[in-house]
Amino acid sequence: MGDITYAILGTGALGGFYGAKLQKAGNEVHFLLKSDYLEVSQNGLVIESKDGDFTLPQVLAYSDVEKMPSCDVVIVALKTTQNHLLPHILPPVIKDDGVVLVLQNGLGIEEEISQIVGNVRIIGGLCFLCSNKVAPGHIRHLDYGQITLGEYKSNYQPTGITEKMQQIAEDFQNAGISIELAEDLLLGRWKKLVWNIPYNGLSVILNARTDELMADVHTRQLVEQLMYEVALGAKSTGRVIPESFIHTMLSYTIKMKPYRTSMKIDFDESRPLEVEAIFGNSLRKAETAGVNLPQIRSLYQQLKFLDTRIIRKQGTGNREQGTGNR
Ligand SMILES: NC(=O)C1=CN([C@@H]2O[C@H](COP(=O)(O)OP(=O)(O)OC[C@H]3O[C@@H](n4cnc5c(N)ncnc54)[C@H](OP(=O)(O)O)[C@@H]3O)[C@@H](O)[C@H]2O)C=CC1
Ligand SMILES: CC(C)(CO)C(=O)C(=O)O
Repeated sequence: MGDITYAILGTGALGGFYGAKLQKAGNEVHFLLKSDYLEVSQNGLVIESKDGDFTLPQVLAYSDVEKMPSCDVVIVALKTTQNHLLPHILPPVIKDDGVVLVLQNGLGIEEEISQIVGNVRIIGGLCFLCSNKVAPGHIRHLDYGQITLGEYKSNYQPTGITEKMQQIAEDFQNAGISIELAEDLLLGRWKKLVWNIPYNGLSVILNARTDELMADVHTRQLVEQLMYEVALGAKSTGRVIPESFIHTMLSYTIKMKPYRTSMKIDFDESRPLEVEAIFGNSLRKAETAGVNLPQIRSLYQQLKFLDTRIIRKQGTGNREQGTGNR
């Protein structure tokens, strides 16, 4: 059994998948759940994966962080729309010398987390994963799975490859999860947004899968324009995304199985959208540097309209951070 203990905050499509792989490889993993708590505490987790199905009949399941032990690595795998819960649920589960590993999509989340637990190390992970939760405690892993890890330092100064990143990478690799180490977390986050901003946004607004967006000449052009605008955003924070990376993302998506993005799945299920973490924070970072990103802003405005409608229907609040009135 590995020496590092893990807590998973949010045992859904992503947290359930990676957490189960870590446990299967012999690591001690503690899973925080909400609506699936009873099912998972009684019957464990079922993972259907293109790399091989498996079940974990018994897992350490919790519905309350106060009952969890403090762990060496706390994996944040909630939707960012739930991040307002972090000041309450993060401090009880993290050891003083622990690491918070943020596996969510978006920008600036590590900065927000450093305001909550400023004394511990924070590592960000960019997950190239296609996974869905299909029933309580039942995860379907469709494709990919690689994580790019980068450590956070205040103002996103590059940290290089740290020993902590290497230790965590070793556990993940032993669990069959492919890991890449990044010297500069902020660059890694912008690169992930090159994909998420066009595809997540347009899939919702145009009601389309990735293959449909790539098959039409007009939307393909729009995707590409948005990718270049993300690169402008990155440049405004001193990070250079080479043109070749944009071409790689375009051809990667053409080869990808027809895919409904995670934001489209949330929209179809009438769940709040991760608009602020992905779009709002990117706009704000660029704006702080005096750079306007008009096409991304237009997506943001349309998504806010749709998100507000969902929230009104549900009568719940999307408490994602951000001013919400860009
Ligand atoms: N799925 C994927 O393939 C990928 C996801 N990501 C990112 O990963 C993050 C997580 O996404 P994903 O796993 O898909 O989302 P899911 O909705 O599948 O998982 C989030 C989980 O958090 C749980 N949760 C919510 N509130 C609480 C709470 N108060 N206490 C305990 N658990 C709670 C939810 O439980 P309940 O269902 O009961 O509300 C849910 O199971 C997002 O930022 C997403 O963008 C990034 C790349 C790929
Ligand atoms: C890039 C992709 C498809 C998988 O990592 C994703 O992040 C998403 O659907 O939100």
